Amino acid sequence: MADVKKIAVIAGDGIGPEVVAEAEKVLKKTEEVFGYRFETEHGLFGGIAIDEKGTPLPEDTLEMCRRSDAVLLGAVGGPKWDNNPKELRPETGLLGIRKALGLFSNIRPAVIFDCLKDASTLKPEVLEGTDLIVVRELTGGIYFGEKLRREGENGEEAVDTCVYNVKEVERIVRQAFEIARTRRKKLASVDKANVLETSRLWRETVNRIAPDYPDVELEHVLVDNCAMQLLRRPSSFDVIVTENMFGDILSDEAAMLTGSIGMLSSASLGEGSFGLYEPVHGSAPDIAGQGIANPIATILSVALMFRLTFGYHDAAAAIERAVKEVLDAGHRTGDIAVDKSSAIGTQQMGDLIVAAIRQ
Ligand SMILES: NC(=O)C1=CN([C@@H]2O[C@H](COP(=O)(O)OP(=O)(O)OC[C@H]3O[C@@H](n4cnc5c(N)ncnc54)[C@H](O)[C@@H]3O)[C@@H](O)[C@H]2O)C=CC1
Ligand SMILES: CC(C)CC(=O)C(=O)O
Ligand SMILES: [Mg+2]
Repeated sequence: MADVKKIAVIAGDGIGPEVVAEAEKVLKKTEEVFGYRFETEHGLFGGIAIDEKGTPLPEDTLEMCRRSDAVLLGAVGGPKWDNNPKELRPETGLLGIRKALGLFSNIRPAVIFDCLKDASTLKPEVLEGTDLIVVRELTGGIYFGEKLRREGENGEEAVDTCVYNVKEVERIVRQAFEIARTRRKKLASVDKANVLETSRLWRETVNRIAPDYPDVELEHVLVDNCAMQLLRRPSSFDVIVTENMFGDILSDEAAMLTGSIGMLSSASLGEGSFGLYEPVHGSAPDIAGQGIANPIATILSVALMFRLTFGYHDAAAAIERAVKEVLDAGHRTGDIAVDKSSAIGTQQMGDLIVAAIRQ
């Protein structure tokens, strides 16, 4: 009998609980089909935790994550908390959990399902063959540097500080080289070395490490050019490695290559096998509560969990195959439907995928 794997579930706000509910159905189905065993525990996180416990990341939620093998996260945030002070913002909880669990590496694959080429705003011939991974540094940079407000010569000023040390750059870049080695052996390191000192340190570090990976073809791309090349020649990218904020922005852009941000899964990893798995999208307050969000990003995040944390490659492949089968059969949520009148809801999409999971 398989070990029981502990999964901490923190659904969060907005569409978070809606898409996580579908991912939990997928967990249950893979238990039935493959005999794997999961024990899930639920915790408050984000805006809902602020409302109920006065903090976005309650200590018991963090403890629950620490005693688990993996975390499944929905999304946090919403207009209700947008004007709160920093400590009482859902997003502060998100940054906090990543830091507290040492999850420095965020892996965001953007793979195009052939049948969804019409759903993208780009021409199908531009998208042909696109299969890339954004490897985003997740616990450093400007999101974590010192922030302050002060009185300047011209009135109130705000300061955000971007700091990276060599160790932080080295560990993420090595991981990206290793990932590239298992794929098409191409790595694009994205920075703004023509302007930023942190980017110059980033580039020097990449160049120092590169000789250890002679089999991987390395290119340095400035972030503004990368944003443009992602739309011009997306299929030429294999692995993109970049710092926290650039990775946040470029991965939302990469999402649109796949048709919708509702399709993009992610894994946040540290040194060991423990990982936090979440869709790339946010809490989508504009569609929350309507039952129309696309659950595929969260469901594909479960497949990533199976592959990267548990080594359940058979179940991961079964989930990915089920998603493809359902899409190939023409089922679409509103975000990926060309004909919006035929769109199905979150639960219907989840049920179809669950029904298609088999050995
Ligand atoms: N990891 C997280 O928890 C993240 C949280 N956020 C937070 O989420 C809130 C909303 O942020 P936005 O900038 O609007 O980004 P968002 O990703 O929530 O939404 C952007 C657009 O994409 C659509 N969308 C997102 N996910 C979808 C899905 N699964 N199916 C169909 N459509 C989907 C939304 O309806 C919206 O029009 C903010 O409070 C933000 O701070 C944003 C990004 C990540
Ligand atoms: C909400 C932010 C803190 C993070 C974000 O946008 C992301 O991780 O994609
Ligand atoms: Mg983002």
